[in-house]
Amino acid sequence: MYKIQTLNNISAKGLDRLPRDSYETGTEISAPDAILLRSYKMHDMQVPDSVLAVGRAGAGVNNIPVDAMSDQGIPVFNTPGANANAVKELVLAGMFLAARNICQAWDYTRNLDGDDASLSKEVEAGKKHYRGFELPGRTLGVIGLGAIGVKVANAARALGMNVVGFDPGITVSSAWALEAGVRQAHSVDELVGRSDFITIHVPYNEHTANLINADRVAMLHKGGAVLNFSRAGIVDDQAVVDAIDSGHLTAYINDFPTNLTKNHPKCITLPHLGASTTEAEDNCAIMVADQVRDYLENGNIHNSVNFPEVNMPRAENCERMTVVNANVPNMLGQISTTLADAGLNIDDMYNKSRGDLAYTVVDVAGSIPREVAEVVRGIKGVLKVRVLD
Ligand SMILES: NC(=O)c1ccc[n+]([C@@H]2O[C@H](COP(=O)([O-])OP(=O)(O)OC[C@H]3O[C@@H](n4cnc5c(N)ncnc54)[C@H](O)[C@@H]3O)[C@@H](O)[C@H]2O)c1
Ligand SMILES: O=C(O)CC[C@@H](O)C(=O)O
Repeated sequence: MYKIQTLNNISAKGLDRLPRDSYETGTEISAPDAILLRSYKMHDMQVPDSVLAVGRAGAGVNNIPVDAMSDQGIPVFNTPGANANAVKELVLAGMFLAARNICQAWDYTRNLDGDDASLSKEVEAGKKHYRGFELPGRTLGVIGLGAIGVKVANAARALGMNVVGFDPGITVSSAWALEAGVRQAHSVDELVGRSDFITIHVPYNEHTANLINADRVAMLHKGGAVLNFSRAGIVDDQAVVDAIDSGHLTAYINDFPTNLTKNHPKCITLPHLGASTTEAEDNCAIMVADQVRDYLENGNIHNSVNFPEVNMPRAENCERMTVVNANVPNMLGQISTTLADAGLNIDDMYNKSRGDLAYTVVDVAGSIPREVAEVVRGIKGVLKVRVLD
């Protein structure tokens, strides 16, 4: 029986992928084999020794101590692209809300008093305060052209906007997916200097903290707006609010309210809502459950942020040994020598490294005596050994 601890609500569609006769799931599971979570902050958590895998139902992993997990030989999985459409739709909504002053105008009508005839009069008199602007011809700068950024860029092109993008690490598949009219910027400074709106779709890390600071805010076109649906800390909120208060920018739309922004009349803040659609929650949960299950049952690795991609079909009449070890010379030699010394025949084998870690999957004819696994576990540099029948 595999035991899975959930640290956040995970969609039932995902948990249903874990058969009840071989998986127990719950919030209060002791000695879990795997952890599933969304935005729960794991940094201060004591991760039980029993944990073999961590699955993030979502994209960002800044709430997970990934380096510490790597040191313990634990893969961290995420679900690239599974919530990208949900975020794209909210970014588009944010642009419309800002461009048409929808939040302020709605507040205005909700506060009107009187009979319908007087309301109608006040509406016609008051609407001039909420005149907006249209999006075609305006320029949107998209920082980060991954799963979300590409969708936002293409949708903005379909709305008639000029789009300029910046992503020094763009993948070939993202580049192929981008609409031809999206223009390339060669730096964040260049992108910001060409934009009316900017939207940020990068992970939060030491390189992206404070990416949009006061200097960059000042480079945006006058009357522009900032959208942040990535993470708090990527944008300097104070700098954006100062630019709004000075009349340089018109709006700040973000998913990460603070006391500075939540009641500001020109900040539209949402409660980290980007991925909160039924579709996105189901997609993320299904994807992460499938990935964690394949790792627990077969040792395969798909969409890990710290381990190599590994997909080895199970050989017939074999048991499988998986080994996580330091990426140093002669580990593979020691593992295969240990198996040979025990008279075991390797049917299939795969070894791949990523950074400081290496991962080996060995299918051995017959069964693997547990004492042989113990010998492998004792090899210097080995972090985890499992035998899967
Ligand atoms: N608000 C929400 O609910 C919500 C939902 C999903 C994702 N997110 C956030 O959005 C981020 C992006 O998600 P995604 O699915 O598009 O991820 P992704 O990995 O598909 O794309 C991220 C892109 O950012 C690029 N990048 C990294 N550093 C950069 C930098 N300094 N400058 C420019 N580009 C850079 C990468 O090369 C990559 O192409 C996540 O890491 C997460 O923090 C928020
Ligand atoms: O789980 C969520 O609601 C948010 C997920 C989002 O921030 C992500 O990084 O995928």
